[in-house]
Amino acid sequence: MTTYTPPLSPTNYLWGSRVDDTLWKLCLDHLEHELSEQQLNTWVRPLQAIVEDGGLRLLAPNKFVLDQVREHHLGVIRDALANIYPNQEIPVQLEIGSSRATPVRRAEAPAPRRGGVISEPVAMPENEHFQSNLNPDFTFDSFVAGKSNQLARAACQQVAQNPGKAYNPLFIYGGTGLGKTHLMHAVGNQLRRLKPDARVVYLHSEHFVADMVRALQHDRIDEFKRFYRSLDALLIDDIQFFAGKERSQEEFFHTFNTLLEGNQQVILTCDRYFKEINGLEDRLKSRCGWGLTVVVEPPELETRVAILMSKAAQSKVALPHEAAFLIAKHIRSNVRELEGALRRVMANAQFTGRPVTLELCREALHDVISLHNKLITIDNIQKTVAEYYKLRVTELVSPSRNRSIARPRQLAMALAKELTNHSLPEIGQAFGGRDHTTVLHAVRKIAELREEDNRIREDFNNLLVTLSM
Ligand SMILES: Nc1ncnc2c1ncn2[C@@H]1O[C@H](COP(=O)(O)OP(=O)(O)OP(=O)(O)O)[C@@H](O)[C@H]1O
Repeated sequence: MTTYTPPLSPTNYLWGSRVDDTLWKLCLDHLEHELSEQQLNTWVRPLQAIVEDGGLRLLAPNKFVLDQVREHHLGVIRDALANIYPNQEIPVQLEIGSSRATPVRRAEAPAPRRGGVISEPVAMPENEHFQSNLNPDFTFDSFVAGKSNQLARAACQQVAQNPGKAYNPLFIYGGTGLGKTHLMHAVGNQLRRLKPDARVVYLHSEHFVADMVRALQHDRIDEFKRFYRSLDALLIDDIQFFAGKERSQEEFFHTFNTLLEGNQQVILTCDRYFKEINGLEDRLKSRCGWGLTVVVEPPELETRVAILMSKAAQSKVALPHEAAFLIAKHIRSNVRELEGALRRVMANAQFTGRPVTLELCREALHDVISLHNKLITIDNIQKTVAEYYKLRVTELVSPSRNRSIARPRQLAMALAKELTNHSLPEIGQAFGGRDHTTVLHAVRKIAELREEDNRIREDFNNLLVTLSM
């Protein structure tokens, strides 16, 4: 563990009652080595620190954050402090609150809601043709939960139940194609389900900018402002596009403030943590930090499989589990690509009139899979098969004719034929100097057994998928 030397003597600033974040910054530096970036950004960085009476008061913006920190991170924070100040015990207190002088929300009424709707469409059509731009397919029901998205999903569900109150703004960040937009729409759809006349608008940040520019050109910026400020919830996607656009940021900032002050919900997404967006105004960043920030991470294998099964079911296509597994093993980067791969498989099945099977998936995704297969070696196959059957590689290549060794050996030889470009004699050679006819026999035997023996078929498929990773 790294030890940090504080730049000032702790007693210099452990007295008095004032906001002093030097101690907290040291603590955060330390925690960077102890917690994941996600944990830090989501739970620890939103805390405000006050050094008071020789102790540290940590203010959580809401109960959700408070509970998470208390349960999972308080111990690490205390350890970090003990590390920074080994000779001094620093009491830590955790509570809900904010040290900011300006109240988060003002009590006065927000901008006019109904009456102030723009008379002609600038961003949105008139009230009676009000459009939310929400995709009805992006709901909580169609969103597959997993470890990688559970916090973001939970936060979104809370916001949908308690708009303007639970977490405002809600900031969702994460890589491309990981479900941020889907979650945002899910909140919007849920809000409209619970309250059909709720004025919810989803917009990509570029559209917001384009609307604003148009309004400026037509001298209708006041209508533009009134429209946006009349909403119950504003969902803005990909706010990284605001970077460097000063005028738009300015306008957005005012809209954003008015909405927050009127307890109207704002949800923002971004491809990175807001503090990392270059060209985004500090005051906008600081405002983002007043709510809750959650990350969506790339889904792990199980979630990828579940997403594929769910998407296939939505399309009423029977997708065998092992086929979903094969696709999920190969497409790891994001859900959009996963969907693309599934679409290719389904199209292939439709054109050829065949059901979706493991073989069909391998054919349809041949290019993606062969990229991986180039890396498959006989060595690799031997190790994987030996591990699968709990054998040693030396046993696999030994002369033993014992069935518990000979069958896995045949499987390994068949896999080597299937997955590598080695010739039969080369494979024989690698398996203890066997003759090529032995390899041929193994390949034929395994092909036969895959037809009639469920156990062998399953083993072969499992190994195939593991090796194709
Ligand atoms: N957990 C999930 N369950 C079901 N579908 C998902 C899930 N995550 C993502 N998707 C699907 O993946 C596709 C891409 O998701 P989405 O558009 O929400 O990504 P994004 O994070 O907003 O990406 P970008 O930053 O590129 O806008 C959508 O079709 C969405 O329905």
